[in-house]
Amino acid sequence: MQYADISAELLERVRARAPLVQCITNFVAMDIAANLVLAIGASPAMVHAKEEVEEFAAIASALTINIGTIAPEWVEGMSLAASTASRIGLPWVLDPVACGATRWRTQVARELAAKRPTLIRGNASEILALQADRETTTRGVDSTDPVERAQTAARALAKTYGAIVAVTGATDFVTDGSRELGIEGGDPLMTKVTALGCSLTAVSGAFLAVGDSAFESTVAALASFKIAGSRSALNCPGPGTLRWRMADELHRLDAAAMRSEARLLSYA
Ligand SMILES: Nc1ncnc2c1ncn2[C@@H]1O[C@H](COP(=O)(O)OP(=O)(O)O)[C@@H](O)[C@H]1O
Ligand SMILES: Cc1ncsc1CCOP(=O)(O)O
Ligand SMILES: [Mg+2]
Repeated sequence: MQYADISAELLERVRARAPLVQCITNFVAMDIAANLVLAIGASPAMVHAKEEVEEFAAIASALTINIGTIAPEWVEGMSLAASTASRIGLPWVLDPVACGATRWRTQVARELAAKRPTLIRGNASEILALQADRETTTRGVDSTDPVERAQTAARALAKTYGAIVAVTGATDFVTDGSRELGIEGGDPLMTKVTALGCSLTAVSGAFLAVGDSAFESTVAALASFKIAGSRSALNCPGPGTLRWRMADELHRLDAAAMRSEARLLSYA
């Protein structure tokens, strides 16, 4: 089966099963990420306290961890949740927001990556900084590098941590260290809406929950955002409208659109 067909089937599974996705995310992303997880057809729960993450992980179908607005107490919850997920075989995603901006943030991202996430999803600057220290570090949450520059780093991270690595941007790139694929689409206006990347991380949890292969689930999640982003940007007056159109378009997305509108690039 082609990846577009698999993506279509995975979307139908998300809709049929409405998997419970435990999201530990930042204050900026909480609202939109929860809404976009709902729009794709899954059930989000923003649960992060160290007192309950372990118990909650046991009932969740996937976990996503995003370090956007970390503080020490949050890191404790993230660390416990990540260890629990790896121990019980729950698929989980790491979003290393602004990795490279400060030493502490980079260290936290690397400690979480060492707990073996199923998927690491970030923009190019974050993936570069997670893989190796650089002279020019990322300025913050927005990427200052093109996706192509982070491909080698993504392959290396995939091998080091045994994870799928997705680098998002103008053309997304996904690798498991040997297989790789590009996903085209979306629109530059997406960079003017904060927390879309964080929301994609949360939505990836929904696809991981229902998939047989983490690589295939990642492709499906990335494709869903590219299609919804392209559709949302049509005659769009600006970022405010795009933000909520993303919810409408993810909700409207169906298997037929996944099959016909996913623009997948094979590099092999
Ligand atoms: N220049 C662009 N053109 C088209 N789509 C984009 C562009 N930049 C980002 N996207 C899309 O926006 C979404 C969020 O990705 P990105 O902006 O890389 O994440 P982050 O918000 O974490 O930096 C992804 O679906 C990505 O494909
Ligand atoms: C602005 C901001 N500051 C800390 S987290 C955050 C949101 C980042 O969202 P994204 O990584 O999806 O752009
Ligand atoms: Mg981000």
